[in-house]
Amino acid sequence: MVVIPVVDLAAEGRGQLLLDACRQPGCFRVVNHGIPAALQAEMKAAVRSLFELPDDVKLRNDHVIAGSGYVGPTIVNPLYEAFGLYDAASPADVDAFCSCLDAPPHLRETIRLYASHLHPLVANIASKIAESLGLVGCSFSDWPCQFRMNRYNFAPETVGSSGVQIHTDSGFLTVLQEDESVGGLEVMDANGTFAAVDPLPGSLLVNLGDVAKAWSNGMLHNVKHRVLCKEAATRISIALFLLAPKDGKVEAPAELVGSKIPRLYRSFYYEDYRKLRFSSGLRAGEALSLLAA
Ligand SMILES: O=C(O)CCC(=O)C(=O)O
Ligand SMILES: [Fe+2]
Repeated sequence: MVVIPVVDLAAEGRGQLLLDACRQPGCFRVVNHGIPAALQAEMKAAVRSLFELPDDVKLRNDHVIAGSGYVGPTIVNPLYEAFGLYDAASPADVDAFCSCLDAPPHLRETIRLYASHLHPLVANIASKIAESLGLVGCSFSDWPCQFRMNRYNFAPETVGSSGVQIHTDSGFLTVLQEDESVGGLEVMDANGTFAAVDPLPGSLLVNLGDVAKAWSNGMLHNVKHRVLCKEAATRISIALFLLAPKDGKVEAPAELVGSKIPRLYRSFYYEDYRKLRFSSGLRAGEALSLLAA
């Protein structure tokens, strides 16, 4: 069984708890995160209504970087579809996303407000992680972010089948607003066993991704996860991915590299890594080994 640690963002001195969680299982919950429950509910309703749009409109949500736009059901993930917004840290990009879908003003305002709350939160969590590694003064606020709004079209005949394939997230970290009533997310523990992650009201789930592993020189764990169809109900989740440095390469800071822990990975541009994951089909962190130093 995986115990998902809970980190209180309003409490001081949680560095060790945070670091332990980032090492294993590579995910944790945050409470006192400052995102109003009402805004989360409004955002969920907004996402639900975007998914009611006709397919030709959904497809206007184009890819800015590989796979960052609308993804419809595929052979591998037939029950899954997602909107994507790159870069969620840019108000102009948030507006462009809303405009391409002709989102009415109230939806536009909700998405804007949600992005403006979530972006500082992901950057703040990343800074706390850096501090827990002994790095002071790291700022993540100019790192690009991607929204992904997921809908799982679960039906009675799909119970027991896959909602989304086993994967790691490719970026540094992900803050996930789970569906508060429809479960299905599972994370892999240190023994390679999947365990169900049930939503905890008032909390958000944070997953570490491949960039966190590379950037920390292997100290942080990129958690493998998947979604299963557990019940015949539409499931909505909203992820905000903090990806990687804006212009520079992903590279472990000198403080995390030493004679005892040699550099594990060559430095790389995140977008190249993202393309490598797509072209190799290695979606569960294995593509990092192609960048071994
Ligand atoms: O829907 C979920 O609970 C997980 C979504 C996810 O893993 C993702 O968007 O990368
Ligand atoms: Fe994921």
